[in-house]
Amino acid sequence: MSKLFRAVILGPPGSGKGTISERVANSFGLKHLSSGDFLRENIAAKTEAGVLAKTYIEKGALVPDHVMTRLMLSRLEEMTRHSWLLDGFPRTLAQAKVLNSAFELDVVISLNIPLETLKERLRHRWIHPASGRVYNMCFNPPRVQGVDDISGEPLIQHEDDRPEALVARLRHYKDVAKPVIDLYRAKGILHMFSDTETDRIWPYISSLLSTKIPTDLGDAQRVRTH
Ligand SMILES: Nc1ncnc2c1ncn2[C@@H]1O[C@H](COP(=O)(O)OP(=O)(O)OP(=O)(O)O)[C@@H](O)[C@H]1O
Ligand SMILES: Nc1nc2c(ncn2[C@@H]2O[C@H](COP(=O)(O)OP(=O)(O)O)[C@@H](O)[C@H]2O)c(=O)[nH]1
Repeated sequence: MSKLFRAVILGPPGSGKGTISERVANSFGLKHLSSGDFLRENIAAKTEAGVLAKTYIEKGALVPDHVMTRLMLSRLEEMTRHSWLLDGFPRTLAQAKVLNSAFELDVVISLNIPLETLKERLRHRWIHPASGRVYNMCFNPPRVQGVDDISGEPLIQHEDDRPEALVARLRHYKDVAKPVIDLYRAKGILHMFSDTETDRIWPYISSLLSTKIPTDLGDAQRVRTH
């Protein structure tokens, strides 16, 4: 069977993980698994993990590591025949250690975006909860304000995307993410990207992945759209 490709994208809230993950999925045919979207699916489906996770998310807390790792690894076990990009997981060192014991990662992308840029982006972020599709009134606005382009359903804003909520989230993110970033740097698979614009970062990520993703990924998986 052709070699599969496993990657993770790390970054603080608003750094562009979802935006870049969608471009990676479209350009390279990797499956994009977002922990936030997967949690929302489980919450909507009222699964046991979803019901439990909801109680933490509503308090603005992280979902406990053992719940998160069990949920994500069982989903990854269903994807063993696919190359994938994880977004939002692992978020803690404990999660990273469990993931590393189950899968060998090829690339970890870490986005390093200035605080003021994050604040500005999140102020204008609108989301279609059911699909996780992300919009921005300045960067990629929906065709009709407040309405998802595909479903026509209403868009929402995350309560904790407000600037005053963001500083605390960012401080917590930095504390929790640092050991994860250090771990993957020590493994020699970390690639850091810093800029204020996704469109300036994207060419570098795209060329990095072009060199790393096996050419025999298989036509079905490797759909080059540009
Ligand atoms: N890997 C994880 N470990 C623990 N909790 C998680 C994890 N991923 C998501 N969550 C929980 O789900 C919530 C929603 O996740 P999601 O990724 O959509 O948004 P976020 O992390 O708050 O911000 P952003 O998407 O802007 O980075 C998080 O705030 C957190 O409570
Ligand atoms: N102005 C601007 N907004 C961006 C850029 N990249 C992403 N965004 C928007 O910023 C917000 C955060 O991006 P998102 O991909 O959700 O980041 P995540 O929280 O790391 O997943 C969303 O509204 C995006 O549409 C950019 O380069 N410039």
